[in-house]
Parts: sequence; C-alpha cells; structure tokens
Amino acid sequence: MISGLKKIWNFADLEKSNLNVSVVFEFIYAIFNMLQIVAIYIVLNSIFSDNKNMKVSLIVLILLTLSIIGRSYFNSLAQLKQVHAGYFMVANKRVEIGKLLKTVPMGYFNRNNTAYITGITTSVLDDIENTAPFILVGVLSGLINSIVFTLMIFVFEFKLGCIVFIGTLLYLCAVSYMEKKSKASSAARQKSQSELVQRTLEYIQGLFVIKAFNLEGIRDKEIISSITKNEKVNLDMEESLTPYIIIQDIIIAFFSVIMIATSLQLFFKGSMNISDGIMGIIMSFLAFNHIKSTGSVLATLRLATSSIEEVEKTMSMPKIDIDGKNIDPEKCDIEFNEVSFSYEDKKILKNISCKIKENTMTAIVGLSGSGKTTMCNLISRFWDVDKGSIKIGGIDIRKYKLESLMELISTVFQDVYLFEDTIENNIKFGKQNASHEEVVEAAKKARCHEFIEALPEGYNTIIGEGGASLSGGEKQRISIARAMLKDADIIIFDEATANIDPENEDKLKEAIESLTKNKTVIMIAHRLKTIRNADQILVLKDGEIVERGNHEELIKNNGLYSDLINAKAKAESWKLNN
Ligand SMILES: Nc1ncnc2c1ncn2[C@@H]1O[C@H](COP(=O)(O)OP(=O)(O)OP(=O)(O)O)[C@@H](O)[C@H]1O
Repeated sequence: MISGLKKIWNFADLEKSNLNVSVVFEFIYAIFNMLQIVAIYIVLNSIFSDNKNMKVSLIVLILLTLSIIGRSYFNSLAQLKQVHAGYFMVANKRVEIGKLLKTVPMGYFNRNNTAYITGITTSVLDDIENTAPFILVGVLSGLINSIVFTLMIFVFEFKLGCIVFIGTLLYLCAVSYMEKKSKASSAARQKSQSELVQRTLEYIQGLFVIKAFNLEGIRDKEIISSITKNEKVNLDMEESLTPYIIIQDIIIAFFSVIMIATSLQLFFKGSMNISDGIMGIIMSFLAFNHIKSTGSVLATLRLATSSIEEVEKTMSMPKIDIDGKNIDPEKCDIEFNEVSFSYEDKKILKNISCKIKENTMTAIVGLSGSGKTTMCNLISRFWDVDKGSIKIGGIDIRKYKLESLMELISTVFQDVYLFEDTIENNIKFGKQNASHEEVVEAAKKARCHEFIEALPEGYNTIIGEGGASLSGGEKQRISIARAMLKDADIIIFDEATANIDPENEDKLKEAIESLTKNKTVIMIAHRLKTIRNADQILVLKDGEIVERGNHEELIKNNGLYSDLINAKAKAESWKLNN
C-alpha cells in the first residue's frame, strides 16, 4: 500500500503541492464535519440536564450553520485541487512522452506498435487522471481524519476508543490483503484495456482495406472478442474482490455493534450518564466512516499503480540523443564507414562505405528491398547503425544533438504525411516563423501554388488527416514546398514515380532542381532522367554496394546497373507505347 501511494506521489511531480493543499482542505472539511457531532452532544446534554434555554439552541444553530458552510466550501476546494492535480500531472506526462518519442530510434515503434503507445497516452493516462489524485488524497486524509476521530473517542471514553482502534486495525489488514490480491487482476485488466484500444485503432486505420477486401465479419469478430475479454476481466476482478469487500463490511458492522453494546453496558453500570450513552451509540455509526472511505479508494490503488507502471515502462524507452551537441559543420559532405545495420535479427546493410561530396547529387538505385530507404534513414538517425559510423562534415552524427542534425537535413518521403491543419501550416513545418509570402514563394517553386489557389479556402484550406483530401502528386509537391522553406544543406529525396502525373512531371522536375540546387543531395532514384544527371550512382544489392560511378561508367561495366536501366527503359517504352 505504501509503495503504491509513493508511486502516485512520485508520478505527481510538479503537482505535489496541490495534493498537499488538498489533504489540508480535506482535514479542515473533517473538522467542520465534527462540529455536527459536537452540536448533537450539546443537544443531548441540554435535553438530559436542567439547563434548557435558548442559548443552547443558538449555539447549536451556529455550529450546524458553520458546519454546513465549512464543509461545502472546503470540500469543493479540495476537489478542485485534486482535479487540477490530476489534469496537470497527466498533461505534463503527455508532453514528456511526446518529447521522448522524438528521441527514440524508430525501431522502438516496431516492437511497440503505435496503437499501444496511443493506448498509453489516452486511456491509461485518463485512468490515472481520474483515479490517482483522489486515491492519494482520499487515503491520506482518511487516515489522518480517522486517527483524529479515534483520539477524540479515546478522550470521550477509553473503552470505546480501544474498540474503534482494534476495529480500524483489522479493517486496514483486510483492505491491505485485498489490495495485494488485486495485483494480478489489475495487471490483466490493464493488458486487456490496451489490447482493446489497439484493436479499435487498427480497425479504424485499416477500414479502407477491410472494406475493399470485405473483411468486416472477420475484423468485427476480433473487436468483439476483445470487448468480451475486457468485460470478462473486469467481471472476474469484481468477483475476486467481492468476498474481501464483504469481510470488510462485516468487520465494521461487528465493531459498531460492540460499541453500541459497550455504551449500553457502561450506561447500565452507571459509568456513563444517559447523554454520554446515547452519544456512544451515535458515534458507533460514525466512528468508521473515515476509514471506510479510505478502504473504498484503496481498492482501486492497484489499478492506478499498474497504470502508472505501464506509463513508466513506456517512458523508459531507449533514447538515442543522450549527450549530443549543437554542431554547425563547416562542410556538409556525408561519409559512410563500414556501416552495418539490422532490423531486429534481419541483416539489411552490410559494410557500406561511401563518400558523398558536398553539393553533389548521389542517386541510390537497386531492386526493391535492397536497403535504399534504410540507408537514407540512417543518415537522419531514425535508427542507429549497429557497426561502423556515418559522418557529416567529418563528425559522427551520434555526436550531434538530434535537433541540430535535423536542421541540416530535409527529407522528402515517398509516403508524404500531412497533418490535419491548413495547407499553409503544413508547408510551414519547414520553417515555423515563415511569413505568408515565403510560404507562397516556396509553393510556387514547388509547383503547387496553382492548385492551392484553386481550392475553396486557398492556403487556409484544412487538409484531412494524413493529407486525405489531396492526391498523391499534390501531397508530394506540398512536401517539396516544405523542404524548400526549410532550406537545409542536405536533401534526402525518396523519389515517388507513381505519384507524378505526366503533365506535371516536367514542372516537378524543375521543382526538384530548384530544391536541390547547391545542396548535397541523396536521391533514391527511379527515373532514368534523374539517374543520368547524378554525379555518383550507388547500386545496392542485398544491402551491399555492388557498383558505383556515374551513368556512363556504370553502363560500360555491363553489370546490375545496366540490367536495371535496360529493364527500366523497356518498361518506360512499354508505358509510352500502350
Ligand atoms: N521498419 C522495418 N522493420 C523491419 N524490417 C524493415 C523495416 N523497414 C524495412 N524493412 C525491411 O528491410 C529491407 C530493406 O528495406 P528498404 O525499405 O530499405 O528497401 P528499399 O530498397 O528502399 O525498397 P523499396 O525500393 O521497395 O522502397 C526490406 O526487406 C524490408 O522488408
């Protein structure tokens, strides 16, 4: 129990002060609550004594009014602090996770799919927000208040105090046992909850494929099975805890009855007057209220701590930018030194060594799956090399702070991702503080100004998530405009032939030329024209550079390159002839 509370406390981080204040408010609330008992005691004393006057009624009235006002005021303040703490402790973690995600190797996402991380940042953190602060404050204030109340009863009547003390201890033992028992079921609940989020997200993201291949029935079954499993885990958890809840209720009922019996016995023996006797009976109904509320929140402690453990596990993701420095290299040439790389156990690149001179264009060609994209991704440190090194300006890229490395590189991906935002803001990703004029200029150079202007809201048109409302070619030109605006020294370009319509091909070629002028360019090239213009061509086969040189040299070699070019030329003439 204590370790669980400590976990919440540490997780609260900057919100600890709000939790502290909330505990104090809960304590003051309890004091105002006790005023009611004092008022009842005064009434009883007055009824059973000869001192019956209006002054007593007035005091009781004032006490009860104070109690009502004080309780509602401090209760709302305490709740407000807890809601504030819950919201901000989770919001801060979401921002922290967002920052961390930028520093993890992309391989992390292979092992922990995005749906799992989405589950953590949404439903798991929501669980923490809605339970953790209330549990911590509930338990602490409940314990403090029941200690104070028990002390008060000790002062009132020692024997009754002993009964409350023993009853409270036994009750806490039962709660603590139940809390331990719920460990396994909390973890299972956590797992099935994440699984449900994963399946739901997968279903939504793959809706196109599901519809196209008529897979509704099969995928529906998977979601329904996750829902059923989740329901069963929740029910099992409730069922396994029910006997302990019954035992706790029995303990409280039993000790309340003992308090009533003891009060009556003390009265009949003459050790208590009638008003104290009645007060003892009334207190038997109230004595365990605080500890009971503590117990009910403690039952959910495991749920909150297993959610926190899950978030902590996600936050301990491997980072690749631990001690990087801000570096502005004198030159932007790139060098691969005996680089090897595997995705998990699958070896992709083997001893790659090459030099890419500043302000030259290097085309990487090779069969599908030969490792072209992987080679480019290693330059941006989406993954780290397993062996060897990559240098920019003679400095190992692992020595750069990720941000300063990213400032040097613009990447135009084959699969362009656009955010659900205006076209202008999507282009501005390249340079956050760019003016509208700069955005338009970049769009003009990237040959996308005309189609943007033709949209109903022009540059303020909101694009659907992932760029859903644009064609592949339009998305790619927007991403070229982005790169144009960023104006980085190194351009990595994954050429997407499929997305270029013939009418725009020449325009796009001009756009690419103006983007890559006086830059160090690495291009995964598919089109003959691009390859022909390259200063250097690297031919990849099964993760190894098997040929290198310019177009003429490689054609003369009569190796894989000339085979690829011949096949391409055939395909292109086939396309033209048909
Ligand atoms: N994230 C990943 N996790 C595991 N394996 C991957 C991952 N990305 C790519 N691969 C595998 O690595 C190999 C090389 O992929 P890569 O994308 O680098 O090839 P490519 O030459 O660019 O292919 P293409 O021309 O089809 O785009 C492929 O076999 C691919 O299946």
